[in-house]
Amino acid sequence: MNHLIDISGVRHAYKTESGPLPVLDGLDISVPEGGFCAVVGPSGCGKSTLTKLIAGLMRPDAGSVKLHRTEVTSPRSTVGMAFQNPVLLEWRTILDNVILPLEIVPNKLTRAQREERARSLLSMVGLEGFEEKRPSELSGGMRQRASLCRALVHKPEVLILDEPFGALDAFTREDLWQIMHQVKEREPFTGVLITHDLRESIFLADQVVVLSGRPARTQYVLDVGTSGPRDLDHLYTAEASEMLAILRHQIEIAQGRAEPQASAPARAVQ
Ligand SMILES: Nc1ncnc2c1ncn2[C@@H]1O[C@H](COP(=O)(O)OP(=O)(O)OP(=O)(O)O)[C@@H](O)[C@H]1O
Repeated sequence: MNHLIDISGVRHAYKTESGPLPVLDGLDISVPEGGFCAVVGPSGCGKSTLTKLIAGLMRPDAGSVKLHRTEVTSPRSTVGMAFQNPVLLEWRTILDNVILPLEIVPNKLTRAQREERARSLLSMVGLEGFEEKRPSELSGGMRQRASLCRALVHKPEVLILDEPFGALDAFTREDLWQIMHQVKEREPFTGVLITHDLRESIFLADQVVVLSGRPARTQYVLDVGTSGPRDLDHLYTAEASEMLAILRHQIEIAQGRAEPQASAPARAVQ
């Protein structure tokens, strides 16, 4: 299969005062074009490090990170990122915050075209009428929606979401999960979602990669078996319960709290 993101045999250690800190040790992840991959694993295992490698903000000590079969050696404008903390600039309106990447990434759009693009994204996520507000005038969920628009405004091929819904209440989070599906339908991208929420991983992604404890390797890959929008009721099916049980068990293994053998590998894709 033609994979847009291809991570193979990646190893990485941070240099620290007390010596090298191995963080990644044998990471293999492949995401086809248009795919949505969720990455879960124990706290501190190296998930954010992985996002920096895909975005080209860092290079691995060994192995390769490729987008469209080309090694990532520097930051790419074809990658958009959204984080748990939206970091919107208070001195700019919501509209101007969303436009910001278009002022940085080279493009031929006029100011009017940039505004039009930002307004259409804001309307897609239900923020029509809030364009002239400042970030502090919006709720956490609204700020996160604006941050999503900012990550998408320059039409990146790859969207990296590093725990974007982690700080939100359960209802707002579920709301955003559904918005996420709608956005992906209208603004196709290849997604990588870092999350601690297993329900979120199977609701949004079509594959879930479980990382082992640090130094992380690819421990397990779950094929969710569905791609594209799905109903929240999907989370309450027997199939979803089975997937969540498998993932929970894999996380326990990664944390060293369970033995590997008891897992039902029926859904594993590798
Ligand atoms: N620049 C750095 N220099 C040294 N150590 C670092 C650096 N960045 C991260 N680390 C360490 O590397 C490990 C992995 O960090 P990373 O943020 O990738 O993990 P994570 O899985 O995203 O964590 P969490 O689940 O808590 O968000 C942690 O122990 C962290 O303290």
